[in-house]
Amino acid sequence: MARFKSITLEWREDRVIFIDQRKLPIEEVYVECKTHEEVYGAIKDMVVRGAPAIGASAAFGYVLGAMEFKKKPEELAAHMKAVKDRLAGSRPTAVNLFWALERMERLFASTPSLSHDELIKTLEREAIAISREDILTNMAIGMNGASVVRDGDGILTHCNAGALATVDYGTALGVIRSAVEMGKRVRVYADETRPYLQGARLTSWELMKSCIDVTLICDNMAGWIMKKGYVNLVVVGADRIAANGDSANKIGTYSLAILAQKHGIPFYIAAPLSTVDLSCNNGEEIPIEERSHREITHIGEIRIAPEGVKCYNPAFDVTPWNMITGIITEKGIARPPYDVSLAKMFESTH
Ligand SMILES: CSC[C@H]1O[C@H](OP(=O)(O)O)[C@H](O)[C@@H]1O
Repeated sequence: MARFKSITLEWREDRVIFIDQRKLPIEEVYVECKTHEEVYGAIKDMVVRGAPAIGASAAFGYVLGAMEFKKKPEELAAHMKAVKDRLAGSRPTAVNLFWALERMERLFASTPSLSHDELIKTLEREAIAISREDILTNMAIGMNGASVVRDGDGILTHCNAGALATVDYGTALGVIRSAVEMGKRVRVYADETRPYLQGARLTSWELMKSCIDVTLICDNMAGWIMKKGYVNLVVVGADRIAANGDSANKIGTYSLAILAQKHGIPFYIAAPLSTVDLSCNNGEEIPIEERSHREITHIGEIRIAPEGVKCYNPAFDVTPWNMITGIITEKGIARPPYDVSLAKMFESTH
């Protein structure tokens, strides 16, 4: 059986192993998943998170679902639909989850005559292909995005759109990595990104490991460092981009876009075309996940708010297309009007 390994996940014959992103940066520990149900839990509980990483993880979850099947062949199709539906129910916003599962399901549907062992090998190859393609896609995004980064730029980013949010290399952090690889000296400002702290815990960890200049700030400091002139551009990731360019990303991104517009600072989204959902006309149609109140009332095991306080915890917000300078993809940088430029990028992929 095949194997695959990256910073985010490892496929090892009959299991997928994730670095437990809930424990970073304090501990580097791993979670092993041997069933599709365990992969569902790893996505839902954010052991693994980030749109492309979620998609790749679900693809391996689909393979595990096929491996679990022990009933009569005529029951396989119903079993695989249940596997897909379960994995699709893990988180609602990142469209890469559904993109990856639909790709695996199309392959399954196109191979009715395979033996069970041959089917598993075929699905396994496809899941590994999704992972390998993601890394190459992120490097292309990085190369395309580096063209808007000047030597000496201060770059503000939000949440974690890095190697840990993808299979490797990252999208927004891929742009930063590529700029550095081209010899450009950049100063990165990482929003801590309340409440889940992906910026404090993951982005600063990733960039320090890559010896990239990173300064951690609280989310409420973004406006002030823009006013001080520290920021030359904002680059963030995305979880779902509508056909008109409205983009869902981690909560707090919309506020950054308003601040960037106020200060005349370019605001870029970096994302693969697998994050673009052309069936979504605009941002109003993007489902926004709401997560547990505990993410707000606690930091780790430490309570920071009164028991029983009312909370509202939307995990994402939507930045309108007209506040986005460009959408950096593996096919180039889309510019407004996005309904035209994004559609053209899809045409060039077929
Ligand atoms: C490269 S996609 C990264 C994207 O995913 C994050 O959300 P979460 O950590 O909840 O999965 C965030 O929106 C990032 O921008």
